[in-house]
Amino acid sequence: MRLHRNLCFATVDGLLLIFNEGKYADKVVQSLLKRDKRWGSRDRGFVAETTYDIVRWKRLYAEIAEVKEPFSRDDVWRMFAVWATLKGIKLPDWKYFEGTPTRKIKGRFDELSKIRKIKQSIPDWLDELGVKELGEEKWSKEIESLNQQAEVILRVNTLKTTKEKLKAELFDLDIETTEDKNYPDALILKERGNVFTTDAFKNGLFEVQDASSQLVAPFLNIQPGMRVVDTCAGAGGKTLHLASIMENKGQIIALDIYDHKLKELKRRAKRNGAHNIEPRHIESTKVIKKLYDKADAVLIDAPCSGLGVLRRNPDAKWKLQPEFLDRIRATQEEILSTYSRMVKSGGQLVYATCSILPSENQEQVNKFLKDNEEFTLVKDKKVLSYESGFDGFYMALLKRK
Ligand SMILES: C[S@@+](CC[C@H](N)C(=O)[O-])C[C@H]1O[C@@H](n2cnc3c(N)ncnc32)[C@H](O)[C@@H]1O
Repeated sequence: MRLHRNLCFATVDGLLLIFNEGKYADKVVQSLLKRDKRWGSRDRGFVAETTYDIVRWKRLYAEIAEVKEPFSRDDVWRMFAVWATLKGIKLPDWKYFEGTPTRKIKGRFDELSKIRKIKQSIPDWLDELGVKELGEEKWSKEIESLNQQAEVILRVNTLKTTKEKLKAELFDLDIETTEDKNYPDALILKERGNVFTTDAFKNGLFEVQDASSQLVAPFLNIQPGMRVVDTCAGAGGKTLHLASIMENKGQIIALDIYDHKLKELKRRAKRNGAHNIEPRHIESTKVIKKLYDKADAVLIDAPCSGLGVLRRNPDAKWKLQPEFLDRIRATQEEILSTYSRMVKSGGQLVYATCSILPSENQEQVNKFLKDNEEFTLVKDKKVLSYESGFDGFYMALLKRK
């Protein structure tokens, strides 16, 4: 691979914004990609993937390069040189790379790789927490898996097409996909690519959604015609899946505390041809109380640490704080206890997170079941990334007597 000056400059500019100014990696990458209209898909891919890679390996690369935060521009170039060296990319004779100690970089990599928190490039507290919650062996495997780059996975919108038809339509555009029998609506891209510019996407034939996330809506066991409440709907990834399963029959009430997310959901629902979704902004507790005992099924896709989706969101490793985790666990407990009251007698509830921590998952459910005897656990599923090959997730199906 040959390094191109303007692409490397863009990457370094982006990294400075992410590392020193706390900007979100996805937003920074989005704006970097608009920088030069002449960039082709390979150039854009380089900028996006290199930025994410260096964010993912920030601690490891900083230790190898012997630089400390806040990083100067030269420091970031040194981290860039570490990235290129470890990838086996030949460094051009630019002044930023003068005197790069290629051999020393490889030696330091081997030496530092013996320490998990540095090898896996995570803060000390996160390594301690992972061990406490999952044990040494599972945590080592899980964090290694969470540091892999995520595949691009589509969920076929069965309201508009079938998997076979969509697969053929994408194939005609040179987008090859594979299937996995455990995820009936998923198509996995063989090569990363921007699928958002295709007509198939614009016409609502699919959404981009990780395979593990695609397990949640079917877990709720719903039928067309039911009344379902999606209590933490956000921009509607799972709401849209619920709508497809329900074949547009029945009612889905989509709640969230952020109206702007529900507005995005509305736009996506229109594109998907999903007509049975009613977004309701939670402005006060009245919105919730009105729904007590009214739902056949309730989905609580709870706010969480997001530790199961680090593949997609590597900068969360640096943004998360232990105090946030304490607050989010309290919110989860509160949400589970309040929103479960929307389930009518004989109805069902799914509590789900994209976390791999038992303290956000089964421990929350166990605590809830202890205090709410009218609910029983039907089943739960702990999806670890190293076992599934996809994001880490948790889901529990409860039934109200
Ligand atoms: C894991 S995200 C949901 C993702 C979404 N279900 C999807 O599949 O795309 C959690 C959502 O909970 C919302 N949220 C946070 N606190 C809430 C609360 N007290 N009540 C309802 N929603 C809340 C957040 O705004 C966020 O959209």
